[in-house]
Amino acid sequence: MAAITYELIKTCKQSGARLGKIHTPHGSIDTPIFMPVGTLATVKTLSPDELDEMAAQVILSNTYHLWLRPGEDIVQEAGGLHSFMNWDKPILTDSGGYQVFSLSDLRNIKEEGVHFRNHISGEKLFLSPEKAMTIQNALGPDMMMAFDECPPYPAEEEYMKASVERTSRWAERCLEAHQRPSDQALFGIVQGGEYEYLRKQSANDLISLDFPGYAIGGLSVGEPKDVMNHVLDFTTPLLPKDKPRYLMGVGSADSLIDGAIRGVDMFDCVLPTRIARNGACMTSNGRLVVRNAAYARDFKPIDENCNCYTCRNYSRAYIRHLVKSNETFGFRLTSYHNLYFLLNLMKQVREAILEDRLLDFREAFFEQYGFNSP
Ligand SMILES: C=CCOC(=O)Nc1nc2cc3[nH]c(NC)nc3cc2c(=O)[nH]1
Ligand SMILES: [Zn+2]
Repeated sequence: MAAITYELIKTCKQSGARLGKIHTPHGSIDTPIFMPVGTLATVKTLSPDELDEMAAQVILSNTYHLWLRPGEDIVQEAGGLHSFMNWDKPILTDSGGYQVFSLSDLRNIKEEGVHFRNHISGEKLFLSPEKAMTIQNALGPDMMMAFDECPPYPAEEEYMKASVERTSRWAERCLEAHQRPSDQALFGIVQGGEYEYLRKQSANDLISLDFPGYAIGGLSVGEPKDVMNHVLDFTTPLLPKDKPRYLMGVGSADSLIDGAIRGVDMFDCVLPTRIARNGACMTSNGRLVVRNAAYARDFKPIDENCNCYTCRNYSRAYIRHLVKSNETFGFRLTSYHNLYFLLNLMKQVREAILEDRLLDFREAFFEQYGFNSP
């Protein structure tokens, strides 16, 4: 019995978008979906009740970070991530180390795995496909990622070809080492950069291994948005229609809509909570940096079109005051609003797919938000 099943409900008549449900051991997920990131087993500053309240359906945690702190053994002894963090809905783990693996110059990639330095203590570390499986099997998420190389952008074609072939060999080793396939769905991660034949090769290698889900990696790593959209144009159609597709690390409003249009089902990004901690908010009229002096006497809500707890109860002036005073409550309010904004955006995307009007929705949203739609 597979750990997850994907139920295709409807494909949009205007685009490659699709409405679906992912059934997991911890409940179902409506797709396309945005997944809040909880790197260290918490979506920073927010409680599981608040995540429930804003209708978050699935959250992410990071393998690399939890391996270092507190250690996957402690999480396992707590009964796994769900009981450790008191979140009883679906959880997905990715490496979270992509910044460490692909950006740190202390990284040394070999066939057996990756040697690199602990970003906190500087001590030498080693991760392999087998080790990544052991850690994720101990953490106990419903969905977990194969150990891959996310090449830097841009990358030479020969480097990319060799990297894709190694990632495919690693994916096979992950399947071998995976101890809990019946309750933890292992996703293969498609690589290949912007080279269409390499994306085809990577997808075919992974599809032949028959994963229950497929992630699209190597994107949102500094490439222009039109390059990402172009890669998606020829990559998502390669993937099975009866399995979920997860675009890793993507989370700005325009990229979520453009990814959904190209058939992506799942997204994650630290953007909403990260910019919230800098006092920046996503609104239907564009980004609003509430810490700016302009809002000192502005008693309107962050976003007058938003129905979230923050926007129903507090003003820009009050939130600016809290953020300027470095009050934690201020960052809780901006984080709550930003996550609600993206979760609500995806709810509107799902409604637009149901009514075959996603391209119209894109045009209206881009116009109001101020994205220069091409
Ligand atoms: C246990 C091992 C699981 O491995 C992975 O999670 N691998 C992996 N993570 C990524 C994360 C990304 N974030 C962004 N932008 C913010 N782009 C990303 C791309 C990748 C990727 O290609 N691969
Ligand atoms: Zn709001």
